[in-house]
Amino acid sequence: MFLQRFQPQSLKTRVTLLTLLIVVLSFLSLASYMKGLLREELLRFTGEQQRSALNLLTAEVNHGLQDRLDILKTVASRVSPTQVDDQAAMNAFLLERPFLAGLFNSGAMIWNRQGVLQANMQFLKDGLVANALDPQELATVLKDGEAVIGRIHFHSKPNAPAFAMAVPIRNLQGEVIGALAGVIRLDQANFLSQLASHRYGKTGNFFLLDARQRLIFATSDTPRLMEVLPAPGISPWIDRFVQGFEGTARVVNPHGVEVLVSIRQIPLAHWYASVTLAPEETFALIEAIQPRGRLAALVLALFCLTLIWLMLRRQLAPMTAAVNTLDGFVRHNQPPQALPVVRQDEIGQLVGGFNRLLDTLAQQKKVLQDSEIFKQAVLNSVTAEIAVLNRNGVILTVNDAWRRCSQACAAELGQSASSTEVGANYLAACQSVEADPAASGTLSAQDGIQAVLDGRSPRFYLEYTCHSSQQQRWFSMSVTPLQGEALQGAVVSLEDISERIQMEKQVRDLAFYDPLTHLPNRRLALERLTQQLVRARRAQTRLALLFIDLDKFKPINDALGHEVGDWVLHAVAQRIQACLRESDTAARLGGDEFVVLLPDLQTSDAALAVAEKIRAALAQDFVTTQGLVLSISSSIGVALYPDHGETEKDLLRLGDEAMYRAKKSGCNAVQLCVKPLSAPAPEACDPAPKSHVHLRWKAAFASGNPVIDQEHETLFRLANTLLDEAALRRQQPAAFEAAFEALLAHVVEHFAHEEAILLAHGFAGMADHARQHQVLLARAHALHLSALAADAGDATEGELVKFLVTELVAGHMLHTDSAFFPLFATPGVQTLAAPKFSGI
Ligand SMILES: Nc1nc2c(ncn2[C@@H]2O[C@H](COP(=O)(O)OP(=O)(O)OP(=O)(O)O)[C@@H](O)[C@H]2O)c(=O)[nH]1
Repeated sequence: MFLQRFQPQSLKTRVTLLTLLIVVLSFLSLASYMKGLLREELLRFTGEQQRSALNLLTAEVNHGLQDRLDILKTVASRVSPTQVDDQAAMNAFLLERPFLAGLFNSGAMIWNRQGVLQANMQFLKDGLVANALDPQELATVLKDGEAVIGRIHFHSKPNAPAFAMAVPIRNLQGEVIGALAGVIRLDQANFLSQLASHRYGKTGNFFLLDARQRLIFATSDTPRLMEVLPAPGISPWIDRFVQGFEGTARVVNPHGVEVLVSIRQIPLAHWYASVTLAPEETFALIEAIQPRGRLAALVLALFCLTLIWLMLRRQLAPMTAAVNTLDGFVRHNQPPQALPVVRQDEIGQLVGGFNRLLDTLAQQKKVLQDSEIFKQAVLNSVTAEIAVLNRNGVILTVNDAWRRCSQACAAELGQSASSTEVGANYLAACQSVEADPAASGTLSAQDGIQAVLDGRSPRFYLEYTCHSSQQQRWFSMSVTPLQGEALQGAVVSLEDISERIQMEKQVRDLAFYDPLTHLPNRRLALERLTQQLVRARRAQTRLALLFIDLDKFKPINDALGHEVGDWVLHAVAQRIQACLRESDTAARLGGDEFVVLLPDLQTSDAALAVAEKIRAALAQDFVTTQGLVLSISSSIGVALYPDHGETEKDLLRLGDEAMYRAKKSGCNAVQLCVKPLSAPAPEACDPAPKSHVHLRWKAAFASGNPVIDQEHETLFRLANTLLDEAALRRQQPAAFEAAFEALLAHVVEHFAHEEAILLAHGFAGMADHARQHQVLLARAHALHLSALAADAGDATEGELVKFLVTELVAGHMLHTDSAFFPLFATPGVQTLAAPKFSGI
């Protein structure tokens, strides 16, 4: 249970263990310090005890020696000076004093003044007494009159140590006349035996040593009796003892055992006494209390541990409660609330700080929610459908327009809306997006979005179709990068541009198609003629122009009304188209005039065959729904490039002439152009341009928008026509006026188209651009009015032409218009950076 609740990372556990460690370390340090202190004190105390015991010992030995010397002196004073040389008297003298045997266990002796032994009383009968005193020691007694305690002798017979004590015998004048000595055998009971029979403590011993011989002659450590200590110079401390040191020291004895030794000198006999004790015995007290001390420390540590644990648990209880409360919020998915502050301590401050943090977070969340509401309101306020993608293309958020549109589109196409909902990957959904064929060359939706997400493209724009069985729809897709710190991705904006596309289509139809027959009108016919001529020149192929005029159409109109006339014109157009290939062009020039262009022809006969086919088709009766049978026919003139003419104008003129001849021949006929035998008249056949200044179109002038570029090319062509007509304006003022009108009309129309396209693409400089259009047009009108004035001369007309060609067309188109070229630039295709008007 405890182990289960034991958490090593818990603050309580760590503080408890740390405190326990500190306590244990403190105990160990204190124990170590106290142990050292105790050891020192015990050594000092034991030393003092040793010295006290030693004092008693030395006092006792001294007393024993002094007593014996005093008794010897008393006995010596009783010796009659006259009898010293009398051996019998001296032996009797000693026999009369048996008490000496109690003091000197071996025997007693008397020498005369000459050192001759006079009496020798042996108490042990061992024959040792006579040799107990050295001659030098005897001489010292006899010559110096001093009492002597002799050296310890180790006798071989008997095998026993012994020493003698001698005092001088004096006469009445105080002169030394002999010596009296007593001998003590140490192996027999004597006054020192008592000493050797006692030990000091359990391991301690008493020692008596002869300093002169370094000999232990009495000790309780029996094995060391008669041991000779090492010679001088081997053991410094023994040398110090021998030299008279008194006190206590901790030393290692000659047997390598550490002992605590106390020394005291016995000067009377050149002896010293010592008491030794093993330090272990001194420290036995410490060793004895150590286990109990350890146990007490352990109990104390456990007690501390428990107390600290309980104290921490109590102190940290508010924090644990706060953590559990927070945990509860998380587990039950509740918003965190302010926690109660129980105490004003550090934990209270921590909880207070946390509560303040919660307040700040709540405020930030509110701001974030407001910001989210604001963002969503902004997103929902726009009509475009907007989605925000993350860097993987997953939809993060969408506006209402997106939601509505994706549901409507899905319902219309019978698909699931989930592929464009939040959480879906939009890149996958884009697989089915079909780019508008008119915008060929752009990236696919998937690749374009991926390029923006990868940072390879700063923007992506695409127009695509979303046609269903009910309706045809076009959308624009604009993708811009989103480069926030936390969020990286892209914003996709979809717009329904069906209205614009259809309007553009209508404008294009109105500009280029005949509303009655739905055939290309004169303008488009002339453009196609120009294009096909260019192609025919490049490919060196033939191009045929069929100029068709209906015969006897006016009477139908007059008799049956314009409605029937219109129906006939429409039916004629269908019959002409039915006779043509897909690559051929049929156009209505106006009224009952049609033109057909037949490219890639091998021979003129092929053109005549098609013309004949058309003629035959139109010669068939037309039956209206009311049952009226209408009979018309057609006159067809055929002109060929390069056989008959090389320019549009020549071919049209020659076709018209051939058609005229067909009419002249009786109508319902086909006439091939007849090439004049003589050199052609300059106005009819000269293909060379009338002006020496012309504009030349280059591919690099293209903006990338097909409508704008097509209209720009037309502007170039019309400007060239104006230049040609300007050169002949004196001879043909009406033609010049027509060329001016045609150019200005196209400019007005083109400006309107261009502005509509730029507006749809969100061109930033739109307002300025439109203003420049207005300024140019106003200037053109002003110059034209000046040129029309009766007194205006060539100079004004020249200025008008120059303005129209160089400023209105070339200048504006190649310089001002280049500002919007990047809008239509496709990746990999370089836009016109600095167009050069090199063609003029
Ligand atoms: N219904 C109708 N009539 C038109 C239209 N445009 C021109 N017309 C008429 O077409 C007729 C063309 O005149 P013409 O070319 O002289 O008629 P035509 O009878 O065919 O004479 P030829 O060409 O000499 O045979 C005129 O009466 C115009 O009013 C149109 O859009 N609808």
